[in-house]
Amino acid sequence: MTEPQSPPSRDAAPEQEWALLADEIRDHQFRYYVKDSPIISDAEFDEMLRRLQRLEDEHPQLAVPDSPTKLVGGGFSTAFTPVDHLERMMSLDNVFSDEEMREWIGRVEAETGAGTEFLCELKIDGVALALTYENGTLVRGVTRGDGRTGEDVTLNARTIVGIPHRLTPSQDYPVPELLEVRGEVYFRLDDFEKLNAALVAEGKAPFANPRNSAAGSLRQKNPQITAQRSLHMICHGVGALEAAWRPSSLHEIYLALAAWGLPVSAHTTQVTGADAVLAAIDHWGRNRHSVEHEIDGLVTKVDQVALQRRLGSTSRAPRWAIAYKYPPEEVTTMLLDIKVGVGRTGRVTPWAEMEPVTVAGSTVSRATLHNASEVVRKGVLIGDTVTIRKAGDVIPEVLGPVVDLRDGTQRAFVMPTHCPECGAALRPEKESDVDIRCPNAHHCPAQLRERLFHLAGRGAFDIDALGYEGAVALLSDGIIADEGDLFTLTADDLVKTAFYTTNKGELSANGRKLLENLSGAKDVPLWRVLVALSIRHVGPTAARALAGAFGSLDALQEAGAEELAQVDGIGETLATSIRDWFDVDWHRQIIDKWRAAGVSMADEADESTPRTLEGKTIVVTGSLEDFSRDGAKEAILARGGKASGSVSKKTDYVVIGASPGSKAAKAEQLGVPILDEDGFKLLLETGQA
Ligand SMILES: NC(=O)c1ccc[n+]([C@@H]2O[C@H](COP(=O)([O-])OP(=O)(O)OC[C@H]3O[C@@H](n4cnc5c(N)ncnc54)[C@H](O)[C@@H]3O)[C@@H](O)[C@H]2O)c1
Ligand SMILES: [Zn+2]
Repeated sequence: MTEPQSPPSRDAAPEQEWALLADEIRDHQFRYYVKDSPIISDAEFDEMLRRLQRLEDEHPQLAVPDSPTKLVGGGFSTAFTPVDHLERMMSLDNVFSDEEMREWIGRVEAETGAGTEFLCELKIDGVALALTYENGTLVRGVTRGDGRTGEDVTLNARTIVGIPHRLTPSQDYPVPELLEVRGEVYFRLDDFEKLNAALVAEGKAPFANPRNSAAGSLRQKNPQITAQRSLHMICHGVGALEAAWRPSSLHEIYLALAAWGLPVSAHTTQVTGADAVLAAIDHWGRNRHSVEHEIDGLVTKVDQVALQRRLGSTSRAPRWAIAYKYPPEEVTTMLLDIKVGVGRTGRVTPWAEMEPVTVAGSTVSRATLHNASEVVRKGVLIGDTVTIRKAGDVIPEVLGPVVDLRDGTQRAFVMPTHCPECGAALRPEKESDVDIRCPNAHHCPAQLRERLFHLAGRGAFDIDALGYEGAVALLSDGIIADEGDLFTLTADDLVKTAFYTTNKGELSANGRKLLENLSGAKDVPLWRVLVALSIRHVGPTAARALAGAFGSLDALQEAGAEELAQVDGIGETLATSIRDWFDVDWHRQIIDKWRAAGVSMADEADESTPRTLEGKTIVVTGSLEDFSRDGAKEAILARGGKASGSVSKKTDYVVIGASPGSKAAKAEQLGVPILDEDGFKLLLETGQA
């Protein structure tokens, strides 16, 4: 985050407040549009612009023609050759709430009548570009600039993936003599990450976010460099057009563009009425991440060209289109420090400690940086302002540094050589590993704590009364030496730690609950015991496969690496990891102790369940009434079927419950049979839909 500018005092003349704010905005526009390296987030910028707009609404004399609220792209001219657009390139007006959206539709329909057709389009978070085709040949690529004049980036535009140098002739739509087509150039998120890593490796400044990297690459002086960067483009409008054919609607224009071989969005829909528009806004708000580019909103446009003409435009934006902006997923904040944590398998992971910042509805102050080389790849320094991204429920991620805000006090992260918790010398397990580990697996306090916390989790023993603090207390008060001692814990043991004790020194309610939880956990199915053991790479899916194939821990322990690798979904890496695990003495002692304490180490073979689903792959999405998520999975596995998390051509059935995600759409697209809950029950019973 930048130094907050002190707000002008309340009684400052509005003129003065306006002038200060306008200057500040122009400075940010210059950094953003000309240097491709903003120092604040788009959300912060938008807020400033709205503040300026409010001032102008309250004091109309301030709304001068060259106000930043009235210009497109800040109105800068730059280093590339200036070229006039054949027709002006506009920006878009914004709304930020359903209410504002309804108001806008109300205003439009007052002019155009109820039942007006709208196109709902994804707002691609990229950079605008105009391409000119003369008699079907690409002759020019020009940035938006101030809307009248842009920069000639023709050589770079030619390198955009999927942009035809010649238009494909079409029977329905004769290739026009002149076509000026507009679209958005963008970078895919993973391409962005690769690009930043390459820039850092060359000693160059990385970009703060994907959008800036697209703008920076499009405005590269050397087109050979642009060509290496896999820029993509999606067309979303037409400017000048000289053709035998006159389109009457925007959707017809898109059909023509597609016929000529230009990339258009596959996600545009035609709707009428505010409810349908808001439904599209809601849908894409929830499915923002099922598209390959970043989306910062949904654009609603009047479809009929005649109605567009009737509505006209302001100095900066058409009146027939509006952008509904989604809450930002990218913000900037200060990277205070990079610390390292030790995981349950000893892996040492650097993580970012940041000034707390709100993004996507939650406060973020930490993000994993995965490993030391990832820190280098991202090019972030301790003390940097960084862009962070939090996509919905996904864990937050550091994108890159805001290099222009460096003041020389930033320093590079140095990976520690010794475990911060037990002091053991860190090393990679194998020479080729990127990860380094603490080798003190049995006794390292961090690893013990993490393993205990993990085995208490839902997918393992599900011990509610054993949380993080409980794990710390049991270990640091010496109640248990390792997880092997867990199931023989008694009330007498627990009163020795304050955590499970009342003020009077008696066993607390939480302590009683722990004992109950432990005795209940002795009967969990085998796969959950396997998850609880913290064998590297053995998560719930692998554990289920192993339990299904071997049925008991003894049988599993006896199996050779080859036999293990043959189990569906296991493979060599896992097989080796499992064998290595059993070779360690203290690992086997944990099993012995648990077994002696009465933990079940085998699944009862249930002959009563017919194997109706042998060889069938089933995906369950959304919530079912009579099955929990795990319950549905278990029902499938028990009948010999495969429960998968993603829909593909190999999926036999997709079961859809309440509020399903994008998997339902995917199933429809691929033509995979779709079942409701009743259909699912029938399938379980009979193996038939
Ligand atoms: N962080 C900063 O310092 C800073 C400074 C200046 C501007 N900005 C950001 O730049 C943006 C403002 O730029 P803007 O004028 O391009 O406005 P905008 O982002 O509000 O949207 C207008 C643009 O959206 C693009 N677009 C994407 N998908 C589209 C579609 N389907 N149909 C039509 N157009 C589509 C077009 O290129 C159009 O020009 C804002 O997001 C603002 O936050 C940030
Ligand atoms: Zn350690």
